[in-house]
Amino acid sequence: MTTAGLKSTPGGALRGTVRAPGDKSISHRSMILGALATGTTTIEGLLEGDDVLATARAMQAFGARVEQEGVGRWRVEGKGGFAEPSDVVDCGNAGTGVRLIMGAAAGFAMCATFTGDSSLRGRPMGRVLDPLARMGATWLGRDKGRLPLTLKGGSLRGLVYTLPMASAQVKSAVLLAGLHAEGGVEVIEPEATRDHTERMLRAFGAEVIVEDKNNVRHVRLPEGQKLKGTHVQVPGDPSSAAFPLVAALIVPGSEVTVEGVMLNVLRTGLFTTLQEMGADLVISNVRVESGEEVGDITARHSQLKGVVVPPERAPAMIDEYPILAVAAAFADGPTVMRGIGEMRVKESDRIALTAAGLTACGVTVEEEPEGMTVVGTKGGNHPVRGGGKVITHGDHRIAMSHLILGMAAQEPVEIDEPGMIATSFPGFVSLMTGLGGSIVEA
Ligand SMILES: O=C(O)C1=C[C@@H](OP(=O)(O)O)[C@@H](O)[C@H](O)C1
Ligand SMILES: C=C(OP(=O)(O)O)C(=O)O
Repeated sequence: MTTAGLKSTPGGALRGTVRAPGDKSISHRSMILGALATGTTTIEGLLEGDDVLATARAMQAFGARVEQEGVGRWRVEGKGGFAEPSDVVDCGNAGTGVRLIMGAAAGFAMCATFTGDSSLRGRPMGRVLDPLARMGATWLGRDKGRLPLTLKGGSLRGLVYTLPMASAQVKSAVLLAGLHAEGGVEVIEPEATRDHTERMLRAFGAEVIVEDKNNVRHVRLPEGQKLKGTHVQVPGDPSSAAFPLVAALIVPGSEVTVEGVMLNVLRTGLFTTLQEMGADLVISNVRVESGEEVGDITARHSQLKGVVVPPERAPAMIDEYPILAVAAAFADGPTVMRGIGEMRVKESDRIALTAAGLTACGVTVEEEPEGMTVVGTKGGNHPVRGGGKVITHGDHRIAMSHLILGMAAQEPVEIDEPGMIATSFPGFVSLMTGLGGSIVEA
């Protein structure tokens, strides 16, 4: 891991064609469902980021055999259930990892103690522990269910649960616990969130019934579902593809294509928003791979205009607001982002850190409790100054977003803790420099 900071410097156009790294959400789920299933699961295109590797180690701790067979190629031998881990399970930086694994583990009569890095230990786990406790699991942990905590599962009752916040992690935890709950479970989602768990449960042989009732999604997992190992082809991650694509939009003269990007509509809110801002973003070669639509996306430098992002779009782009805020800094006029309070409980308080980072780079940002407005500097007419030293609090998306900003600003932008980028996008620096971007040690 690099300990020095990194800085990106303004330079020439970005050009080329790259492949998006494997989707992080699907990579976590392929490991967890592979371990819960009976038999062999083969995975291709797995994201070998630190978050997913922590989940792979956790699955070994719960008794599965997990082996790497080549780059992105993994084999999981599931035992049809979890065995009690003999030590503390460390999920690193991964909210998705720990929350989904706690849901899965709750189905079994055993004790498991979970922890994570300092960021994960500060994140709210009550949102998962509350429904699991209603199903009959018990836990002991720090105030408000912060990690480290110990969970004891088994003999679960079924549950009909309305999500109090738009969270695919909470939905998934309840569904995975529901695999071993009497009567099954139903999750009601007032706002639809990414549906990778539902899709993958089906691919592993489970029955999942999804109904739309007055625009509210009801996801039902009947009792007694058995999972059978399968093959998972992991599509490219739209949340990672966002970085080179936004870079191409804001660096003059650029044209970048990212191939194999997942186009699940519950993930593509950023691309829709960028198109509304006037981005020259063309999607081609659309096909279906392993039940997910994927395509190639080409971005060309564009003069963007500020927009109001519909708050109901937030779940489909929740991780992309920091990089959207960077695009917005180069737009003509303000971009208003609301209904994004969930950003405050990610790896960092992302509203606060995006606002602080952009402000340090000379951009005007108005922060609200559950939103922010970025006042665009209209590209060439009032260029973004840059020059900020950005504190990331170990947040990979804050780090990458500001490094992209530095490629289009007047002065270099520096970030601390670059090692954390490897949680979701280990090849970020080489991919961006391969396209012509300049990122060097600070
Ligand atoms: O289910 C998932 O894979 C994820 C869901 C989102 O979190 P929430 O469920 O907290 O919204 C997202 O921020 C995270 O990066 C991945
Ligand atoms: C929020 C994120 O991940 P997680 O919740 O899995 O830590 C993210 O990758 O932006």
